Parts: sequence; structure tokens; C-alpha cells
Amino acid sequence: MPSIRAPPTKKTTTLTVAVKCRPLTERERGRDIVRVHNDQEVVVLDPDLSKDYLDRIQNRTKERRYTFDYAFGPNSTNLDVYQRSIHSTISGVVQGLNATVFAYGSTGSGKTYTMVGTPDDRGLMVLSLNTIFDLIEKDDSSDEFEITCSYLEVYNEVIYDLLEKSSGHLELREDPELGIIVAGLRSIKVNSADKILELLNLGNSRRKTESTEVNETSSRSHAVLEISVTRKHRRKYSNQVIRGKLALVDLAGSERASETNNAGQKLRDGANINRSLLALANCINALGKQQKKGLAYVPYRNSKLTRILKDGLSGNSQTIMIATVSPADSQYHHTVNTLKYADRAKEIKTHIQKNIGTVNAHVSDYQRMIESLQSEVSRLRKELAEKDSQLSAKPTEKAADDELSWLNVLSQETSENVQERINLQKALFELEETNLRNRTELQHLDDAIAKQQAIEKDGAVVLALQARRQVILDNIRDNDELGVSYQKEIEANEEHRCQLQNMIEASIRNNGDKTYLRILSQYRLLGIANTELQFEMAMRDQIIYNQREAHRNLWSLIMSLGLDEKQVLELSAQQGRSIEDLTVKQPVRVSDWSHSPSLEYGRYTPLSCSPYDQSGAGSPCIFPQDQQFSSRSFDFENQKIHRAFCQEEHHTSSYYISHGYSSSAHQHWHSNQPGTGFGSHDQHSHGLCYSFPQMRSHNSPYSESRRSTSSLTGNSRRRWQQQDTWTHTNKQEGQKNSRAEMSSTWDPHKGVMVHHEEITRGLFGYSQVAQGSSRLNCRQFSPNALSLTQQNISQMLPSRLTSKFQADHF
Ligand SMILES: Nc1ncnc2c1ncn2[C@@H]1O[C@H](COP(=O)(O)OP(=O)(O)OP(=O)(O)O)[C@@H](O)[C@H]1O
Repeated sequence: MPSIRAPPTKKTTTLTVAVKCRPLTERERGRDIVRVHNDQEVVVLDPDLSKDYLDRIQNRTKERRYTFDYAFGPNSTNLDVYQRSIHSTISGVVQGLNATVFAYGSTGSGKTYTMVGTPDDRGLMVLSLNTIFDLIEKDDSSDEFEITCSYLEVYNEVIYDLLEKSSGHLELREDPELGIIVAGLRSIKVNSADKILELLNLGNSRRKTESTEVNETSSRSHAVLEISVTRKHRRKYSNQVIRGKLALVDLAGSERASETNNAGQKLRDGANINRSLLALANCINALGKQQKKGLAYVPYRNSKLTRILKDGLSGNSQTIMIATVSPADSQYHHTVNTLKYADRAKEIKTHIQKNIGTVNAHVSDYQRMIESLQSEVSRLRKELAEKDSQLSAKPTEKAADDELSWLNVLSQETSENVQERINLQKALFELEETNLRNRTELQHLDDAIAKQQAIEKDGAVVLALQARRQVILDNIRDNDELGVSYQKEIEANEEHRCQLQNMIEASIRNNGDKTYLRILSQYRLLGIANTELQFEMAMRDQIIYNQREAHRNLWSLIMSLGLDEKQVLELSAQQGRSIEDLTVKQPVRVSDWSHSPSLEYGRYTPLSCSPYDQSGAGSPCIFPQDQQFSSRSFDFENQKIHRAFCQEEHHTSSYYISHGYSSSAHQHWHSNQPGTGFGSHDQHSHGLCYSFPQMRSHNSPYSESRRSTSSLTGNSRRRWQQQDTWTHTNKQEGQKNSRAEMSSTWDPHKGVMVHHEEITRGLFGYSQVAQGSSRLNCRQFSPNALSLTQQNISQMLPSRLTSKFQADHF
């Protein structure tokens, strides 16, 4: 967007602060302690009712009093807030002024309610938009208006475009003319309030929300809706252009971990939210001080949020802060804290000036932008060249002292390289998971279309199903394309890794104190390998979790057919199969699996039938009576547990990541060799091989290939197939009623799981032999296994239930 130079006249103004206290919610059964007087004064009563008169006159009470520009009690609507405190500012946007409105308050205090609202009490975003369009409609000049809108969220310090279906990470750029801009953010031209509302709803549906202890739909991200209004004068001899900008911000809520009971990802989200809100609070503090004591450093750069809000906090903007509070006594500390910052924010000064330019300026602005972008490109090129020369500089030319710092640089780069690869693999993994779901839905849709066409060819239902099918197909295609680009990035990342490794080797070869350097580098690289391993473990846990979910669903299906546990047991007895009852005998937590003796070799061995179920209500295990059983049993927590083959076992034990990293790591750790960890592939067998797979000597033929099956042709495809056969001939094939054999191998070159599946006889007696490998992630087995088992369930059911089951689930 071209910038428009503003005229020199500036008007200094202070931040407008309005406080809004929401009503008590049903969850809060406490006392209401917030009072609003004279539309400006807010009193927070002492939550402790035991304080007496003496306490009060001796000022030992915790009661607090504040005065703001506006204050609204629990009976005020969003419209009241809008009309009194915001409406006039919004009119300025159509006249070329900038405005920022942001809601600030603790979690559950009513920020989203105020900004977005409900159909009955529309929020400030909606009301502001309506005003903008009303004013434009009523404008009787011949001026031409153009309105554009963008909507972003900052989640865990990453910016996403809420108007993009699957937005990537966006970056902030500092433009000398335009200030902070979000590179790549979509700005959509709109010509009606309805269109913006549609976009707003779409964006809101994509926003990250979670249910927390305090708020059922807590926003986990900060959302910024920006409306830009450009007005071109059409008068003769006038080529003036003015542009106003309105930013509407719904911040995520600050919270105390102890109050929300959050754990895992939610806790991490909370920590990030708190960090960025703290950064905002620090900026408010510094800006408040600046007005009182002269210049103070304002730490805008501490978070993406404060960088985005920079203009609204100190630049060219009329800014309104809506501080939202809860009236509940349990929220006393949050309320006082919010009001404290709101009180400081009153001191913040901004300046406002019209953004006026000419159409000529418009063109010259573009010119300036191009120039500034060109200079940025040349700066980046220069940096790149410097980096390249650093990387290609020969370590031999460096002094011995430099060698260490050179190694530091290299290990830092290696660590970044690994982090990048992990991120790429994560993204690829998620993408493939989405496509897996898409493909399953496609399969169901095809079945449904075929059935429906038999009843009514080209009827409305068939058309609707076909339309949905097209959407799914498009999604699959888009995701596949994206997947290919991720693959390419992974390959580039691998290449970079090889370069780094070669440089490390060269550096060590050319240095006198080789042993020391070797140990040092080895130590660092093992740290990196550890990070990788943690990622793989997380992935493996996810896979296992999904398999269990499928299993659990299966049991829900059986139960939903009206069969109780006893009936299931009887049916399985009729089929000549053993079945375990629903009561879990030995629940084992996922974390407990780390005690498994097999784990150090990279295998997961579940020790009971329902390891995931901590509640004690796990799934039963069924197996054919004529099935071969392993005689192995494990001593787990001093209890001998028989290793029964159950469906869960097929899904858990089979999905280990037998990538060989761990076994080689194991050997590495136990090896007495000083470690030629940086040697080349054919010289060295283990060492740091799981950080540097290209150094590894593999037993598995899969490691020989770096190409995906889809890219193989002719001989190479045959070779790949032979490799598959290799796996199978190494297993005992064709055993009637033997258990399912599935394994997945981590292909480090491709960053994908390679699967080997050999199911001869599994739960409910299903049979299938599937050979080959796949570069899809292992979750693709989940729907497969489910549908196979569905068939076999229906075979087991009495005829009266079979048709119902088939109608419901096929
Ligand atoms: N003025 C109001 N009138 C009625 N209910 C309200 C009002 N303000 C908020 N609420 C209710 O309070 C609850 C929390 O509100 P909301 O989700 O807006 O909080 P929040 O500050 O955005 O929370 P978070 O920061 O966790 O996203 C919701 O159930 C909402 O409907």
C-alpha cells in the first residue's frame, strides 16, 4: 500500500479509557464488588467482608477507587459503550484519520463479548463497521471510496492470516515509510458491511479458542481486524487522496496458571499470552512514565503484539482502550490489576493527523516503495553473500583459536538446521493427517453417492454429495501440492546438513587438538540428536493415541448396537474366539512405557491390553482361540503380565519407530571407540548417526533410497519393490491365523514413515495381507483397520443386528 504523506499539522491527544464491568455469570456465585458511579468512577470493594469500621477509617481496607473517561456498569450494552465512547472516533476514519480500539482485561472478563458481541448485543467491531458504511452511503460528495479489510491473529507469537484457509506464518517488517507491516497479509476489498461481517465471522471461526476453567470459550490468540478507508476526491483540478485506518483488537486474556488448571499445550499458550500481555503492560507503563518524566525507553520489540500495536500506542492514532472487568469478588486481584493499567494508560499521548496525499503522490509512493524494497533485497543479498563466504571459508586458513569459534558457529547452524527440519516434518505430518481424513471422507462420499444414485439418480441429495466431494478433492489437491513443497524444503534442509557436516569434519581434520574438538562437537551434536528424538517420541505418542481412539470408537460402535458386554462375550464364544472383559486388568500410562526394556531399542512394547486407559474402563481384548500366542511375559511393576495379543497391541506395538537411531545410539554410548563420529558413510558405522543419517550404515535396504516410490520408474521401482519383499521374506509369511505384523520405519532422508504391513489374522478374525511401503504417515492404517474390523463385526452379529450395523456404518 502506498503511504500518504500527512500534512505537518498534528493534534496531540491522550488515550481514551473506558471501563466496562460485565454482569456476574452463572459460574460465579460470589459477591458483586464493583460499583460504577456517575458514568466515570469505578469503585472496587474490599472482597473481605470481615473488615470493620476501624479498618476502613484507618485505611486498612483494600477498597480501590478510579476515575476514567467513561465507565459502564453491568447493565450497559455494547451499543451504550459504542455510542458514548467510540462513535465520534470512527467518523474520523472516513475523514482520513487513524483509530485503534482495543479491549484489555483478564480471561473471562468480557473482551470478546465487547469486541465481537452476540446477535442480540452486537459488538464494537460490528457497530464500527456499520457506522463506516452508513457514513459512506450518506456522503453526498462525488468522492470515490475504497474499503479494504484484513484480519490476523497472533497465536503463540506467530502471526496467522484469519482470512486465509490455511495461513502460513507471517512475518512483521519495518518499513521506513509505512511503519510496521505484516508481509503477505491478505487485504480484501469490500463494498458492504455484510461482506465484512461475513469475513469477520469466517475469521472468528478460525480463531484459536479453548475451554478453560475460567472461560468456556477462551480466546487463545490476539485478533486484529483492520479496516482501511481510502477516499479519492473527484473534484476538478483536485487529485487529493485521504486514507483512514481503523484497527480493532481483541486481546487474549491474561490468566494465572493456578486458576485455570491448564496443562500441556493450554499451559504453554497461557504462558505465551501472558508474556505478550506483559510486554503490552510494560509499554503502557513506559509510555505513561514518558509523559510524566520525559523520554523513557518503550520496549515495543519484546512481542509481536506490541510491535503491531505500536502506532495505536504512540503514533498517529486516536486510541481507545476498553478495560473489561468482572464484578466477582474472586476476581478482585485481576480487576484491580486491569484498572491499574487502565489508569496508567490515561497518561499515554498519541497524535492525530489526517493522512492526505495526492494521486501523484500515490504514484511516487509506489516508486518509493519499490526503491525501498529494492534496497532491502540488495541488503539481504549482501548478507547472504557474507554468510556464503563464511561457510565456504577454509578452516585450514584459520588460526587454531578460531577453530573453536568456527565450530561454535557450525554447531549453532546445525542446531538451527535440525530445528527447521523438525518444524517442516511437523507441518508435513499434520498435512498428511488432514489428507488422510479427507481421503476417508471421500471414500464414504463415494459409497453414499452410489447408494443414493440407486434410489434417485441426479436428485438433490446426490448433487449435494457431489458438491461436497468436489470440495474434498480440491482440498486434497491443495494439500498434496503443499506437501510436495514441504518435501522439497526438507530435501534442501538435508543438503545443508551434509554441507555443515563436511565442514565440521574438515575443521577437525585440520586442527591439532583433534580429540578435544571431536569430543566437544560430539557432545553438542548429541544434544541436537536428543531434540530430534524428543520430537519423534512426541510423534509416536500421537500415532499411538490416534490408534487407540479408533479402537475406542470401535467399541463404542459395538456398544451402540445395543449389545452389552455379556452379549459380546457370548457372540465371540459362538465364533470360537476368546475375549477379555471390559475391565482393565493392568492400566499402564504412556509415560510408564519408558520403563519398557524394549524402548531403548526404539520399540514400544505395550504391557497390557489397555495401556491408555487410566480410568480403569478400558477396551476389551479379543483374539482368536487358535491364534498363536507369544510366550513372552513382562515383569511390570513387580507383576507378571501375560502379553496377550489384542487389537490394541496390533496398533501399539506395531507403530514403533524402528528407525535404527536408537539402536545405533545405544551402540554409540556403549562403544569404547573414541568415536569417529564425523567420518563418512562407508568409514564409520555408528557414532552420531542419528543426527547425521547419511553417515549411518544401515541394515535395512530402505535406507539406500532417498526417493519416494512415486518418483521411481522402471528398474528403480522394481528395486524398491524388492526392498519391500525383503521385509516380508524376513518375516514368517502365510501363517494361518497368525497375528498382524506391522512396522514402520523412519526414513530420515525423506523425513517420513515407511510402513510395512502384514496382517494375516487379527482381531475378530479379519484377514488381509498388505505389502509395500508408503510414504504416508502411519495413521493411514487407522481407518483401514477400522473398516476391516467393521466387516468382521458384522459377520459376528446375529442377522437382526447385521443389517442395522451395515446401514449405520458402511
Ligand atoms: N456484557 C455482558 N453481558 C452478558 N454476558 C457477558 C458480558 N460480557 C461477557 N459476558 C459473558 O462472560 C463470559 C466471558 O466473556 P468473554 O469470552 O468475552 O471473555 P474474554 O475476556 O474474551 O475471555 P478470554 O480472554 O478468555 O477470551 C462469556 O460467557 C460471555 O458471554
